[in-house]
Amino acid sequence: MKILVADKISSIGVDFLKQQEGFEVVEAYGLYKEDYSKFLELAKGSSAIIVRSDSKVTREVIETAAPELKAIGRAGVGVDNIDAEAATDYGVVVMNTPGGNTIATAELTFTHMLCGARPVPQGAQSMREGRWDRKILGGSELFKKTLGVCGMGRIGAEVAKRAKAFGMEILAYDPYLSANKAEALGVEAVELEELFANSDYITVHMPLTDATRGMINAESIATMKDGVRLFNCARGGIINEEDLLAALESGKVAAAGLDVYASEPLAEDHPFRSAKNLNLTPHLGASTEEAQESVGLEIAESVTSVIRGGGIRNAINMPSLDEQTLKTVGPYLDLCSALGSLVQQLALEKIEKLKITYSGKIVDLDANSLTRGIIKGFLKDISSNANFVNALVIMERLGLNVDVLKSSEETDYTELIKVEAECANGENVSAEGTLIGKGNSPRVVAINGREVEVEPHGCMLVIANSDELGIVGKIGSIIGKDGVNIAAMSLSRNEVGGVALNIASLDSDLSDAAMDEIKSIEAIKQAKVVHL
Ligand SMILES: NC(=O)C1=CN([C@@H]2O[C@H](COP(=O)(O)OP(=O)(O)OC[C@H]3O[C@@H](n4cnc5c(N)ncnc54)[C@H](O)[C@@H]3O)[C@@H](O)[C@H]2O)C=CC1
Ligand SMILES: O=C(O)C(=O)COP(=O)(O)O
Repeated sequence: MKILVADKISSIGVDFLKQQEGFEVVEAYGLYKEDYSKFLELAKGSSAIIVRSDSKVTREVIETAAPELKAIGRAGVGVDNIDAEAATDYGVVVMNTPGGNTIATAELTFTHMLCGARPVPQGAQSMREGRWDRKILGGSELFKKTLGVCGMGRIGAEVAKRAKAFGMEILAYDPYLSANKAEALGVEAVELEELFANSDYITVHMPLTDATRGMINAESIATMKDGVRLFNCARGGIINEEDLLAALESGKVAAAGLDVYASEPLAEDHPFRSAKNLNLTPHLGASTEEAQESVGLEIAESVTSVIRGGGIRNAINMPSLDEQTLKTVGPYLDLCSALGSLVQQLALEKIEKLKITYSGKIVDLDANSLTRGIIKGFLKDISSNANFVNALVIMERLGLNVDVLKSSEETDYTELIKVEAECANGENVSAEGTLIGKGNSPRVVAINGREVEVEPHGCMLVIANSDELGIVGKIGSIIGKDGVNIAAMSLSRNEVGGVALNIASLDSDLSDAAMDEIKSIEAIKQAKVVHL
């Protein structure tokens, strides 16, 4: 299996990959930018692609690597260089390593803040140039100043902690910041306008989204204090670059520090390079030994696990199935897939909607993973590449709604999953299942509301017939004549002489002739072989 490492990650991560049996590790640092067609050639047939922020994993790259591509690993946080939508379409898991570079980036942000307060880079430069500029290189203190933090996530919180130690007051703007977390961090949660109006220093720690792009621009800068200092170690584009240049020029912004840019690498002749009171670093936030070792090894482990069919950590396009979740949810996944497939195969009419009901102790589990398992089974015979990652997207594309319900109603089982398909003709098809015994063995316990007990695997003949004498015998002899062994049979009926449901688990498939013969029996209302 080919693992394409497109950007330089720590050797610890690369060595981990190289030690894996069956892995062919291809290191192609810088190739994306240097020779794109050669990069595409290498991407072909890769099981995984690992990047930092330099290479882009576009739809074209994903299409080229598909169908072998299983995972895209980002050794870092920001995934804006990865087309996650395309990855989802192709059923490819996208994972990152949140946390591993938090401290490194918080420390770099703080370095920028300190350099925005005291002109250390300018002092160092003047010393190199043989000058002694102590009269023109004065600064100010962080102590007792107000710091506005936009985006109080991992990095924002670490910056805030450090700022408190420097005696700063902290205002935080983050629509997802809970009052509890704000209190625990000792910060005051405010609206953006308030943060802009009252901060001496403003630092941004958010992803670049439609909401954050250009959040700091000429208009918002005008509402800030004169002499405000601005910092961006998150993503280029959150601060409008032209507007920042103008505000530095006018002195409205006293100093600024940037690690990231709207377009990277920053053009050689970019006006930022000669702007006054502006400190620039070339996207170094995560570039510490510690951070790189941490994210490099973590992504190598995560990618390996996905390729080997193990736990899925920090996936951004599906719920993560870490080892612990996999352990609890895992036993249900086969059952879920079987129930989904069963209703799809039993429905004679076009299905318009799926309704999934979880009852009993299963309601405490991660329903999203179970639902994906059901849909994956449902799509088995509809879409050849359906998997956990793209199951929901495919349903949406097919225009099929999925309703998920967690029910507190008591059932005969400690846990029960019911999958119901609503068909165009108004008829519903349903299958219910549970796990039984110490081995957590999956069982289908009802079909169309009729009690059965069937192990859901292999070939199953499902027959609905009017409850008459000798039908089972007739069916049995046709199956026997066809040379097929019946492994188990489950019989049920709603009332004597009513409608009976017979399910025969078969060791192999029935011939068309045998099926025709079974269907020709007068009492048979419906007969279908399903494959699970
Ligand atoms: N310069 C560098 O080398 C590095 C840059 N980064 C970047 O730093 C940023 C933050 O990273 P983390 O703290 O790890 O991420 P995080 O996900 O922990 O934090 C992001 C925070 O932004 C908040 N947020 C989202 N939309 C917002 C909006 N419209 N307004 C205000 N807040 C909003 C979220 O609620 C969240 O709390 C990311 O963009 C990441 O890519 C991360 C590591 C290294
Ligand atoms: O993790 C992030 O979001 C970063 O921006 C770090 O980027 P890098 O891995 O240093 O190219």
